[in-house]
Parts: sequence; structure tokens; C-alpha cells
Amino acid sequence: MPSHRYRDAFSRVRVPLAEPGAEARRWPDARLTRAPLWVPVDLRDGNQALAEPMDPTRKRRFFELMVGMGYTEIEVGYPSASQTDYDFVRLIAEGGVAPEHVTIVVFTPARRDLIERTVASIAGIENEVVIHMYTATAPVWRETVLQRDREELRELILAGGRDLLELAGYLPNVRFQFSPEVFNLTEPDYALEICDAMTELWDARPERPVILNLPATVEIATPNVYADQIEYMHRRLARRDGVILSVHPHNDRGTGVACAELAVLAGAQRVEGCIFGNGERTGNVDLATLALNLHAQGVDPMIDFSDIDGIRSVVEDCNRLELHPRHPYVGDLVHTAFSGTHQDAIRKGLAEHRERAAADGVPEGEAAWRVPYLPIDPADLGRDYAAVIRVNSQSGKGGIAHLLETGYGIELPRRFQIELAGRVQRYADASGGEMTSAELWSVLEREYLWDPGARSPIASASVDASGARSEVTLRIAGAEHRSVHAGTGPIEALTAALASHGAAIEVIGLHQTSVGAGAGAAALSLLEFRGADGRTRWSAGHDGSVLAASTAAVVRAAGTAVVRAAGAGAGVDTGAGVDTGAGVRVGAGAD
Ligand SMILES: CC(=O)SCCNC(=O)CCNC(=O)[C@H](O)C(C)(C)COP(=O)(O)OP(=O)(O)OC[C@H]1O[C@@H](n2cnc3c(N)ncnc32)[C@H](O)[C@@H]1OP(=O)(O)O
Ligand SMILES: CC(C)C(=O)C(=O)O
Repeated sequence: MPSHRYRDAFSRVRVPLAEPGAEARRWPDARLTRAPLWVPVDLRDGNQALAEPMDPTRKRRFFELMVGMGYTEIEVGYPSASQTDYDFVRLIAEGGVAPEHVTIVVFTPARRDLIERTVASIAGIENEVVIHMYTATAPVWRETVLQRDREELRELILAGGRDLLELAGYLPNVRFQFSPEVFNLTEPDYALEICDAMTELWDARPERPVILNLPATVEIATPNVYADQIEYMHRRLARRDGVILSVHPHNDRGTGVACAELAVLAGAQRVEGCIFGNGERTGNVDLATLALNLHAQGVDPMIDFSDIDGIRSVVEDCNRLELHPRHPYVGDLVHTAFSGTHQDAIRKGLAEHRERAAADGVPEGEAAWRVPYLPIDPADLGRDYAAVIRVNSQSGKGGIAHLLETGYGIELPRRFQIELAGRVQRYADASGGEMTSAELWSVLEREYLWDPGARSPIASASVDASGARSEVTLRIAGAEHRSVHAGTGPIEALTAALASHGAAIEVIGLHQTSVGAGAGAAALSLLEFRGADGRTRWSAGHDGSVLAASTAAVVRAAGTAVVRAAGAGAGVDTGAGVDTGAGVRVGAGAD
């Protein structure tokens, strides 16, 4: 890799703040305490990066989305670039599209013909308008693209500034913005000289401030360098109180968000970017991530992301670009844990959250958030908890229990969770894929709710309990056996009856839970038992009544014990001389 080829570009990025003996930086100790002014540039910078730029319908839909989210300053296009962009600005001028509190930004290079067209596009707009003029100032652009030296370029820019003053300076609703494009690769003293010249020319004052927008047009250095560059400008700019200092990071190094955040610490008041980070090459800085990073630190971003999936769908439709499943905050997988220990922690954290909210008497959506592995509550973004935990072979008992609980309302005892997780693991390993709650339920059915008659000689049992007396009817190998038991509960009576037919089990624990809710709910009994071989196993029963479910669980347990014992050479008193040792299959689940 010929990395040395890039040293030259990087070595030009020298900021006096970073040099020995320079005054100490202030940004490292600063904190983000409020939202900057946000300016989405999706309809201009984002749009110019699309293979298929937005048509008027898509532009309008996107614009309305941004207004609905609470953006109050929106760059709507580059009116001299295309008829579509021009027409969209004219549509705004005709009224009814932009609420009066929204500032409209239009973009132009410093070329008189293009400035004229830009000014023509805004005629009649009653909203506040910002005309945003740009020219690249970095050495490579000066030398290679514009072929002007520092002085000549300064003159070109000031000429553009004068054109703007002449053509639009008299309009009371118009303010000006200047961007030294590729600011981050421009010599700091030159950027400062040009910016000060522009604010002087445009008479920047607090009552009619000029926006100076300092782009990292192509991101090339670490974010601390950009922060130094911004602080350098922030501390030296003339007419500082008449300047709104703005930044416009791109994301070539994948650090656009960090650049914007450090730039705000360094004195920037305004941030331009695109919602979800569309834009040239790797994109403009992602305004959604920036806003939600603030939210996650307890600072109101002043933009409404409470329906993030609705926002995403409009943005994807308008840009015709899909978002990555791991895109911060919005990707399909960003609130999902597959791994066992994360699931365990999330499940405990969600339970703690519910309990604390109830104990404090506050709605769950208001209670302080401290759920492990979930930096923010998915509900803040309009998402539910369904996707928070998903199960595959990396998952553990907590995740499986969570899915059965949320999918079926089943509460599994901890020891059964451990037992079931082992079974699920085998299925997940075999399939290699994800398991839904329905698939988990079917594992539970297959492993623990099998048909007794098909697997053991003990086909069924029923218990008729009244008062302190229980009548037990067993069907073993086709024959019916009745017995009456006094002074015991139904399950004890049943186990006693089974024991008298050579199918003794020791009940270690019986756990009952419901499956489903309301009128359709059924009972699920989970039985932990020990057979003659001394091993602990589980069986289950599922029925409309709790007693029938528990009876079925005991019958399966006894059947398992009998078949195991027969396999080990012992017989069962079937009453009909049936050889239980042969031809009886106990599924893997009964082991
Ligand atoms: C970092 C950014 O996002 S900057 C914005 C980039 N966006 C776009 O370019 C999208 C819209 N652009 C367009 O539609 C066209 O490029 C237009 C209409 C603006 C100009 O088109 P053309 O007149 O055909 O010129 P073309 O794009 O080929 O070249 C640009 C010319 O403007 C000059 N130029 C470039 N930037 C500027 C500027 N900010 N101010 C003045 N002149 C400039 C270039 O040097 C070049 O001049 P040359 O023809 O004398 O060599
Ligand atoms: C000219 C500015 C605003 C820009 O779009 C960029 O530098 O990317």
C-alpha cells in the first residue's frame, strides 16, 4: 500500500492552535449542552449525489417531512443548476408549501450569471431567505480547478459577494451565507482573511448576521484537527457577534459525526448535514445521528424523531437508497441482541425498568433509562420491544424465555429455561438461522408435549377430584385401571396410582403458567421429576384446565420413566402383558 502518496495532502493541514507554544485549546473541556441550529441539505448536497436526482414530488415530500420534524432552516436546492431545482423554489414562492417560520436556503457559486438566476428564483418568497454562495479556497482547488492565486481568488469571491449585494442586498427578508469550500484543506490565515472580507462587505451585524459555513468538503484529518480549525476561526473572526458560525462535515473517513460534535464544542453554532447521512461519496454528516446522540445524553435535539421508521421510509423513497441494517439509531438491527449475555442483561434491565416506573408511579416512557446494551429506549423512536431480542445459536436461556414470554405470555421457571435452552441450541445449530417465538414454541411442543400413546404404554390418565378424595383412571397398554385415593391431592393420587403399576416418579417441582391471554388462554404445566434411574428430567402438559395440563405432564413423565426403566431391563405392570421394552420410542426430547 503506497501510503506515502497521501502525506503531502495531510501535511498541509496545519492549524496554529496545534503548534508548539500556541494558546491552549478550549474545545477539549467543553460540553454539549444544547442543540445547535440544524440545516438539512438533503435537497441540495444530498440531491446532487443521487444517481437519479429528486423529481418535484419527491422534493416536496422530503421538504414536508423536514418541516414536520421541526427543522426551521432548510437548504432547498441549487436553483441555477437545474430546472427542477429552480421550479421547486418557485413553488415555494407561490406559497402554501413552506410555513412562514421556515427559512429557505438557496445555493449558488460565485458566478454572476448563476447568482442572477438564483436571485430570480426567490422573487416573491415571503419567508426569510438565505442565499448561500460558495467558492473553493484550498490550494489544490485554487491551482488546479480555478487556476487563480490567492489574490485573484479573493477578488473572484468578493466580486460574487458584490453581485449578491447588488441583486439581493435590498431585500429585507434576505441574508447571506458564504462557504469557503474545502475550508479544512485551506490555509487557516487565508480562510480567515476571506471570511473577514466577506463579513465586512456584507456588513455582518447581530441584527442581520452573516452565516460563515466552514466545510470539511473532503474529510482528510482526524476530528481533533477540524475542531482546532473551527476554534481558530471562532476565536479570531472579526464581527463575531454578527456571524453565525456553521459547519458542514462530510464523512470520507467515517468520522463526520465526530467532526461535527467537536466543531460544536469548538464554537460552531450551526450544523449542515443530511438526515441519515446521504451526500457526496460517503455522505454528508448524519443529522439524525447527531440529534439522537444529543438525545442520548439528555439534551433535547429540538427535532422530532419519535417515528423514526416513518422518517426512514420517506427518506429511503426520496433518495432511492436503502439504509444499512446497522445504521445508527435507525437500522433494522440496532435495537436487537442475538447474543445470550446481552439478552440476559436487556431482559433484566427491561424488567427493572418496568418495576421502577411502577414503584415511582411514573409512566415507563418517562422513567430514567438504564437498560444495559440499549443506549436509548426504542420506544422514544416509535419502536416496540419486539425486535430487541432475537434468538439464534448465539443466544441463551434469557433470550428464549423473553421471546416465549412476549410471544405467548409464558413464564418459564429458571431451571426449565436452562433445560429448554439446551434443546433450542441443538435446533439453532442444526438450522444455522434465527428462531422465531413460533419456532421456539414448536420446539417446546416437540420435545415436551408429545403424544403419550405413541411413545409409552401409559396412554392417558384422568383424575376426578372432589373434596379430599381423588379417583384416578389410567389407560395402560389398552386396559383401563381405576383407583380411589383418600386424603391426597389429585397429583399425589395420580403418582400413587402410577407407582402401583410400576411407573413411579418423584415429583421435584410443578410449575404452572398460562399460554396466551384472555378467553383463548390455556394452561401449561411444567414438571420436573426423577425416575428410577435417578436422573432429573422435565415433562409438560398443555390443556384448557390446569388439572388436565398437570395430569398430562405427569403421564408423560411416568411414560418416560417407564420406557427408560424398560430400556434398563426393568418391566412395567401393564396389566396386559405388553412388552414395553421393545418397539417403544422415546424422542430425543424425553431424554
Ligand atoms: C462541494 C459542493 O457540493 S459544491 C456544489 C456542487 N454541485 C454541483 O455542481 C451541482 C450543480 N452544478 C451544475 O449544475 C453545473 O456544474 C453548473 C450549472 C453550476 C455550472 O455548469 P457549467 O457552466 O457547465 O460548468 P462546469 O460545471 O463544467 O464547470 C464549473 C466551472 O465553474 C467554475 N467554478 C466552480 N466553482 C465555482 C465557484 N464556486 N465560483 C465560481 N466559479 C466556480 C469552475 O472553475 C469551472 O470553470 P471553467 O468552465 O472556466 O473551467
Ligand atoms: C460548499 C459547501 C457548503 C459544500 O457543499 C461542501 O463543501 O461540501
